[in-house]
Amino acid sequence: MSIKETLTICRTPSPVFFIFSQLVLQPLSSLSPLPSSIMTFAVLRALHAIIGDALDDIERIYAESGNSQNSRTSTPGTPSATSTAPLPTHKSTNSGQGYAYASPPPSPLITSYSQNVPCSHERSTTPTSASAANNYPDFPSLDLPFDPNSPSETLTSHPIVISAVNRIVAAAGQMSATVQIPFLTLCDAGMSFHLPSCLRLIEASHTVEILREAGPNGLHVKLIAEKNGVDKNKLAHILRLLATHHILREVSPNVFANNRLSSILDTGKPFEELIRSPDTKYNDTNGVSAFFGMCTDELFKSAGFLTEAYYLSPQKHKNGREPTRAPFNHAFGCEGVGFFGWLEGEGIDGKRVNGPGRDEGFIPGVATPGNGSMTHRRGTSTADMYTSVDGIHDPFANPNRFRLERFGKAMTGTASWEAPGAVLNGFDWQSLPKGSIVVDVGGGIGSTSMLLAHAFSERGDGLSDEDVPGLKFIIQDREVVVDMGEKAWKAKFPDLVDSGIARFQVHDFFTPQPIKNASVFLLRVVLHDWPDAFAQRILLRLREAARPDTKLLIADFVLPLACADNFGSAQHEDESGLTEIQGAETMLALAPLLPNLGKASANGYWMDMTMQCMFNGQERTLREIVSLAHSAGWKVTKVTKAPGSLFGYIVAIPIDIPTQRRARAGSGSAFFEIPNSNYMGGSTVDPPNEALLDVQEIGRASSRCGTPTFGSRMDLPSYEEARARFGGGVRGALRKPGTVLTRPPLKLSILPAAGTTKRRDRPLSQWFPNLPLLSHETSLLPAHLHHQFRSPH
Ligand SMILES: C[S@@+](CC[C@H](N)C(=O)[O-])C[C@H]1O[C@@H](n2cnc3c(N)ncnc32)[C@H](O)[C@@H]1O
Repeated sequence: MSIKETLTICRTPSPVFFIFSQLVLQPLSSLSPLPSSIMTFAVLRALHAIIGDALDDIERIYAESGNSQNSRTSTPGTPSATSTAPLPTHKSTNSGQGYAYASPPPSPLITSYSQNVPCSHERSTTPTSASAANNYPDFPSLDLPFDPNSPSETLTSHPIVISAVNRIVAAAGQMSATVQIPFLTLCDAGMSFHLPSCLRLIEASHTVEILREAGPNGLHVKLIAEKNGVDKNKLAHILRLLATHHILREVSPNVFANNRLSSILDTGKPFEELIRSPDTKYNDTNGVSAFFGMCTDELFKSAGFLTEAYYLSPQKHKNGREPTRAPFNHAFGCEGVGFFGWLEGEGIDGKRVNGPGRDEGFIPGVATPGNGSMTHRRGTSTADMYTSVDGIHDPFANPNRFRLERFGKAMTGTASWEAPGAVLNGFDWQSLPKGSIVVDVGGGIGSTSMLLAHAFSERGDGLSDEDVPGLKFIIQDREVVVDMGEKAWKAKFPDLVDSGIARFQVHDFFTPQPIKNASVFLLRVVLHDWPDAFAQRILLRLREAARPDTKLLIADFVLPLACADNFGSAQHEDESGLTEIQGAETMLALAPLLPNLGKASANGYWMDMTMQCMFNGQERTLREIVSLAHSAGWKVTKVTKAPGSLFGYIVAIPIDIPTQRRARAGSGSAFFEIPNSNYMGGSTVDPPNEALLDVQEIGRASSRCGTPTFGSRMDLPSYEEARARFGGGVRGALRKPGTVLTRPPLKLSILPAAGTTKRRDRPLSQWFPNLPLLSHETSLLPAHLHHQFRSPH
C-alpha cells in the first residue's frame, strides 16, 4: 500500500497536519529525505498539531468513560482529526464562542485551562481539573503518587490512549530536539548518566519510602538525611536533579515529596523494616524497585564499557560475538564468566572462573572486589562481603547473593513489557488440529504455556468449549528450571499435569530436538539472549525436527528502523520476502514524526543495548529476524503486535535449509556450516562458528542455578488473575466502582480490523485509533474468550 493510501485510511488530517502532509507526501512516498524547502516552522507546527490531536483523543476517551450527561457540551464544529465520536469543545474565554478542538490548540486554550489548573508552583495535591468539574476522570497527575487502581490510571491502558500517548512522546521529543540548542541537547545525552546514578541512590537508601511516610507535603532534606544517612547537602542536589526531570517534586525550598514517577519505586514497606532487613527489601513486592535497582547498578556500569569491548580492545570482533566477552565482562573484570555465573558468585575476588584466562585483548574495567563486584548492601565493606544470610562470616557464601536475588525479583517487575494476553492473539491457535503439540522451547517455568493451556486445552472440567483445539504442551528447559516449573505446576494446576495436557522435559536447545511431531515450536524471549551464531543453532535444531506443517513462533521485540523501510518500493526490488509477511510494517508513523516513533519506542532500543552489554545478545529488526530464520531454514510469514508495543509474535514455516556444506561429523545432526550468504541485502548473520559454539562457552553463558534471563516470566499467574486483569479491562473497572485490580489491566491485543483478514493491508492501523482494532468476526480467539478480550468500544 502506498503511503498516500495509508494516510487516507489512517485519519482525516487536521488542517496543519494536512498542509504538512501535502508538502511532504510526494517526497516521502519516494522515500527521499525531506526537502530542505520544508520550513522548520512547518515541521514544528505539524508536531504541535499531532500533540493537540492526540490530547483530543485522550480526553475523549476519559470523557466517554465518565457520565456523559455531565461531560462537556459538544458544539458542532470541525471534526477532530481522529474522532469517531463528537469531540468536547473548548469555549473561548473572550468571545464565548465554541470551537472544536483544533490543531494546533489555539492559545485561548491556555487561558481557559488556567482558570481551573493552578501553575505548577502553586499546585496543591488535590486534583482540581476541568475534568473533575465535569465528572469524568482526569488524566493521572504527575504530582500525585501512582495509583494503579484509580480509573485515571486504568484508562491509560486503553488502546486509543496508548496510541495517543506514543504520538505525544514522539512529537514532544522531536520538538525538543529541534528547538533546543544542540550543545545542550548533547549535554542531555552525554551527561544523563547522572540520572541512573541518582536514581540508584534514592532506591538503595530507601528515600522513596521515607517520602511516602512523610506524605504529600514532603520532608525537608535535613530530615531525610537524618534517616538515610546521606549528607544533606549532597542529597539536596541529588533530589533536585531528579525533581528537575520530574522524578520527585521539590514542593518548597529543600522540601521533597514523591510524585507519580518516583512512587513506582516504592516497595510499600515501612522504612524501619527496610533498615532492619535490607536484604529482603524486594520480597513480596511487584519487583519494580528491584528492576530499577538492577538497571542503575550492574546494567548501568556495564554500559560504560561498550567502547572498551567493541572498539578499543584488540579482540573487539570476538568481544562482540561471544556471550562471555560482553561489555559487562570488561566492566566487572570477569572475562569468561557469564552474567548469571557471576551473579552466582563466579569470577569475583579470585573465585573460580571457568573461562579462558585473560588475554591481551581484554581490557578489564573494574578488577577489584571492593568496587564493581562488591555485594550490594548498606554499609558493606570488603570484610563483610562474604557474610551469609544469618550474619555469619562465610568465605564460601556468594558475595553477589543480594544481586542474584534482586535479579529474580526484577524480572517479575518487567511483567508490563508484554501483556500476558498477547500470546493468545499472537498465533492462530484455533486453526491447529485437535491434540496438536506445542513445544515451549526454553519455556522457563511455563508461564506462557499455562496461559495457552487454559485457553486452548480440553480440561475435562466443563469449562472449555467444544471448539477448543485441545492442545498439549511440552515445556523444555534446563534441569534446574524444569524442577522449579514442575513444582509450581503441580502446586497450582495438578489437573493439567496429571491429565498429560502439559509436561516438562529437560532439554538443552543447542542439542538435537527430541520432539519430532510438534505443531508449534514456541521461542519466547529466548533468541534475544544469544548472539546470532548461537541463535542460529537453536533455530537449526528446531528445523531439523520440524515436519512440513510445523510452525515456529518467535516472541521477541521487533525493532523498527529509524527510517522508513524500503521493502516493496519500486526502487528496491524485494528479494527478502518482507512484502509477503503479513503484518510487516514499513514504518510506525508518518512524517514529520520519525518512522519508528522516536522517543516513544525507546524502550525496545534500551532493551537491545542491555542485551548487548550483558550477553552480546540483542533485540532484532524484522530484517534481522527474517535473515536469521532464513539462515536456519525458516521463512517468516506473519508478525502480530499488541497496540503501542514493539513486542511481536513472529510466525515462520519450514523451508529448505540453505546451502548444506557439511553435516557436523559424528553429531548425528544436520547442523550445517552456512556460507556467508547475504539473504537480505544487509544480513549480519554469519556462518555458525563451531569454535564459538563450543559446549563450554554455552555452559558458561547459560544460567546455571535456575536464574531467569531477561524477559522471563518469573511467576506463574493463575489464569483467573490474568483473566480478571484483562477481562475486567478498562470499562469493567469503571463500570464497577470499587473493583480492585491488583495490577493495571492487561493491554488489549490488536486484531485485524473488521472486514479484513490481512493485517498488513492496514500497516499503520495500530497507530491510528479511529480504526476499529478488534472485531469478534475476525478474532483469532475461541468463542469462549471473546467476551474477555473484546474491544472496549
Ligand atoms: C528469557 S528466558 C525465557 C523463558 C520463557 N520462554 C518465558 O517466556 O518466560 C530464557 C530461558 O532459556 C533457558 N535456557 C538458557 N539456556 C538454555 C539451554 N541451553 N537449553 C534450554 N534452555 C535454556 C533459561 O533457563 C530460561 O528459562
